[in-house]
Amino acid sequence: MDLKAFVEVTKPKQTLLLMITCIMSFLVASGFSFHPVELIKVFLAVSLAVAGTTALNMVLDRDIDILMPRTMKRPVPSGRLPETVCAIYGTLLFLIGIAISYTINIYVSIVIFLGLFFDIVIYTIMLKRKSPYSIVLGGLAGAMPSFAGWTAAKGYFDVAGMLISMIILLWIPAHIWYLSMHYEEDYRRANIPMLPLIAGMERASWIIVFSVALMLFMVTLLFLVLPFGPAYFITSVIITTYFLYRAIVFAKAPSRIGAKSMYKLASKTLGVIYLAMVIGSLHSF
Ligand code: HEM
Ligand SMILES: CC(C)=CCC/C(C)=C/CC/C(C)=C/COP(=O)(O)OP(=O)(O)O
Repeated sequence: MDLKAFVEVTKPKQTLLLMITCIMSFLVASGFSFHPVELIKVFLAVSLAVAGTTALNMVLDRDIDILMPRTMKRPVPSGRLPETVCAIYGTLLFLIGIAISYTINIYVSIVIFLGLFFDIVIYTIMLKRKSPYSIVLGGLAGAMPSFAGWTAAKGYFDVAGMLISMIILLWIPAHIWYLSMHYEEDYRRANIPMLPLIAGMERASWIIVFSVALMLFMVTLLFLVLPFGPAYFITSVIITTYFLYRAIVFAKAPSRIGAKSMYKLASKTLGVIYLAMVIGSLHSF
């Protein structure tokens, strides 16, 4: 068993961007006045829970991951990490994360538990292998780290935190459906009915355009609802409008090759929006 496998099953790049949304939300919600220990507790609670959830997803998906060239070399399908070890590892990480969240406030624990529920029960077990719209509900899992960061700072649930997390929900169709266009053969071989495989690339691309247009609306609404400075508004509107423009150009002539760069652009777009939130909440901007 190589120790690298224990890192790989936590999908470091995905967990990193999820944690960027979490910490940025915490910073904005706290108005940058927080005790460093609080920030460390939020980071540990959410990152351990996300890593544990992802490891559990890897165990449950081992039978389909072994069928896809994109995922067959992963630790569990390739046998580098026994599934029981990965299951115990994932459960332990999640339980430590939840325990730490309990020292922050109960609302954070609820949000983290919802993350596990939407990822493992709703998405991985119930929908991923059956519904072309699996990521719409499953996407709620992806919005939970951001909502957890916000709730940790606020100490209660509020609409602003939900609006910020909504941006991620509207971003997920671009994140996954462009990827599934690029890896269409993989998903067909594993019999995973992602929307582009069922409705075709063109129709799925226009649905993504619609979700990115809603994202642009949400980014603007946040400017009206939250005390963000003009730096947030200008940066986030420019990057989201550019992404919308690229999504429209792609939808007019979708291609598997082009889908990969759209997938990569999606991650960059979300990262910049969250960065804009932090800059925009520094009162001097
Ligand atoms: C239902 C929700 C989600 C699903 C089904 C999903 C699925 C995926 C898949 C299939 C990959 C490719 C992994 C690989 O090929 O190894 C991926 C990578 C990634 N995901 Fe997600 N994801 C979801 C939510 C999110 C969210 C909410 C974020 C961040 C806020 C995120 C960030 C990333 C990043 C940064 C990568 C790596 C991108 C790269 O390789 O450049 N994902 N995700
Ligand atoms: C607070 C908390 C615990 C939140 C959970 C956040 C989280 C792990 C979100 C990711 C969502 C997800 C379903 C990814 C797996 O996709 P996939 O199985 O389709 O990806 P793959 O094909 O690459 O395995």
